[in-house]
Amino acid sequence: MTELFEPAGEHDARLVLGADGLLGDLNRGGVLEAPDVHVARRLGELGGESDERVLAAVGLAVRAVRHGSVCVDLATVPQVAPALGWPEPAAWQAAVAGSPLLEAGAVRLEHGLLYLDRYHRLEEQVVADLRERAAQPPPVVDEPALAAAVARVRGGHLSSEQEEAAVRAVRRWTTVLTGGPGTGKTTTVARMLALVADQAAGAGRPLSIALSAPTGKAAARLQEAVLGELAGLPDRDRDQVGRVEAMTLHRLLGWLPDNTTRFRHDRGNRLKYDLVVVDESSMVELTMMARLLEAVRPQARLVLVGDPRQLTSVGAGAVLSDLVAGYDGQPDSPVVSLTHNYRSTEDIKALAEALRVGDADGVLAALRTDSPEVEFVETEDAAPVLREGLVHHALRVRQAAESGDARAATEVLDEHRLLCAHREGPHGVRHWNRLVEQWLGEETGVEIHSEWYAGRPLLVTANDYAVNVYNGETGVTVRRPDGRLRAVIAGSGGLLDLAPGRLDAIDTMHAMTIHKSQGSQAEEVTVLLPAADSRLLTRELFYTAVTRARSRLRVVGTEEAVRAAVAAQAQRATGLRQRLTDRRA
Ligand SMILES: Nc1ncnc2c1ncn2[C@@H]1O[C@H](COP(=O)(O)OP(=O)(O)OP(=O)(O)O)[C@@H](O)[C@H]1O
Repeated sequence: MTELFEPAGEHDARLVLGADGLLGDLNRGGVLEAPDVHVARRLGELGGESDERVLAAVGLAVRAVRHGSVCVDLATVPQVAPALGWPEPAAWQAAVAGSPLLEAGAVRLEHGLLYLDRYHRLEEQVVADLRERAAQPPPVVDEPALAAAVARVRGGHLSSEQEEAAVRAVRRWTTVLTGGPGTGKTTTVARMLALVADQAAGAGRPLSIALSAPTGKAAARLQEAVLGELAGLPDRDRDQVGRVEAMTLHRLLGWLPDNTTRFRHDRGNRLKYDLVVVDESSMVELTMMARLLEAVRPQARLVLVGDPRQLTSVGAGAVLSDLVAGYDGQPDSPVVSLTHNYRSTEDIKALAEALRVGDADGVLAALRTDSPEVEFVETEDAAPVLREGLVHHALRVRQAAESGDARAATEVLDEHRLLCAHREGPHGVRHWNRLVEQWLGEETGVEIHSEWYAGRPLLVTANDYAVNVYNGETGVTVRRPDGRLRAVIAGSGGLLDLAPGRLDAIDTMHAMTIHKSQGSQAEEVTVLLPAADSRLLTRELFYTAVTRARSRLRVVGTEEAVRAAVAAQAQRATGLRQRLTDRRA
């Protein structure tokens, strides 16, 4: 797996003219890009540092953030390009440790990890805020009332681990609720709300609740799922919970114009809510988690929900998995885990479990079991194998769309998803979208020339508050009886019927990336594995793809690619886990 770039000639924009010394070598060697070099040079000038080894280390810290890490581990970073001439490790560490840049506070060195100051401060703040929340006296609990409320909301439908998790949120200011798809996280969150609301009602205080998630689609889905669960609870509990508002984290914290890292709500202007639930927390990057933690009132409950084994945030940090690992074994850990999957079939569960523990032979065995649920198509040439199934599905969507039946079209669309790791290349979404459209043309005798056609599956790629559609939502282009085409998006409030021209950020979705599929499931999923040397291919990516399937999963690729995926864990350098573990000492 490589994270290097191959300079495309001497005018490649990633190359810096005149970059010399180690910075220049790492730049030409495809490790450091132009912005990394520029920031390192600039900091060097400002801080009076000219040692090329230190400047290279700073450049690597900038690069680390671009790659999702919070800091750079100087001991292991030479592994990205072992052939280049790296400084001798001990002397390198010493040069960095003695740099005036450390004294000036521009960078920080801790446990051999070099940070840009901003990221060091964010990590420290996250731990300090979590610690402060935990150090307060716990919430006052009316035990008899709690026992009575648990009995009411259990409703024959709450396992003991779910019950324990729900009760934990009553007793603590902070709860981290983890579990894979279908483990009952929503079921549990709804009961948490009811139990906390009951305590508040007993004390004569109404409870204000915010449901939130990193994306609009995830927030809307959370609200819908929680309201669905609440509807099954006794009237009293449902009424006590009252109104719940769902919104993106950005909206919760309050956008500020022209500022992407600061929000209206912060330590000096806390959120009004008594209970804040954040779903899909694995997608929350370090900066956002820091802003959230400072904005939630110390005496408001915070519940972070997510699956730490899924893909991490696009931005730097791996906060949820760091919290789970860092608190592991600590007596006051806020982490509660749900382990039983109520939704997937046994064979998909077995595969997900083998992936979780990193057992490549087990993963291959699970893929090759004779099962109606899991199929492994071992080939490098997927097109001939997949053509029939993909065309059949696309034709069924098209048929419903041509007949104007929007509901049927969106339902048929959700029966199957083709997931790719990449956007570009022969295993990428763009290629497969084109391929399916070409096959459709051949099959129907009507070539697809225009962007909009009946049966075109749609993926919304950005939030659009004006028309109420959100990043990640899906839909179908449908023909109305008068012949006009309409874009029908399956939003949280039902189907939205829009003129195609009103949608700016929209993609065709005969195939979608695994990244975009996070937080959604389909009955049947086909995962197209990339080549074994793909730098995107990691265990987390494969796990995320596999767990999107409710009842049937087909994996297309080679044994080599499967083994490469299991072996490659998306390692992000962060110090958060260590910081949390250090507390134990
Ligand atoms: N204790 C239980 N007994 C039986 N069925 C359950 C139990 N808990 C949850 N379920 C069912 O399992 C399914 C998944 O539950 P839920 O939606 O709460 O899980 P989740 O973890 O939020 O899933 P996801 O995040 O994948 O949507 C639902 O159909 C739910 O009714």
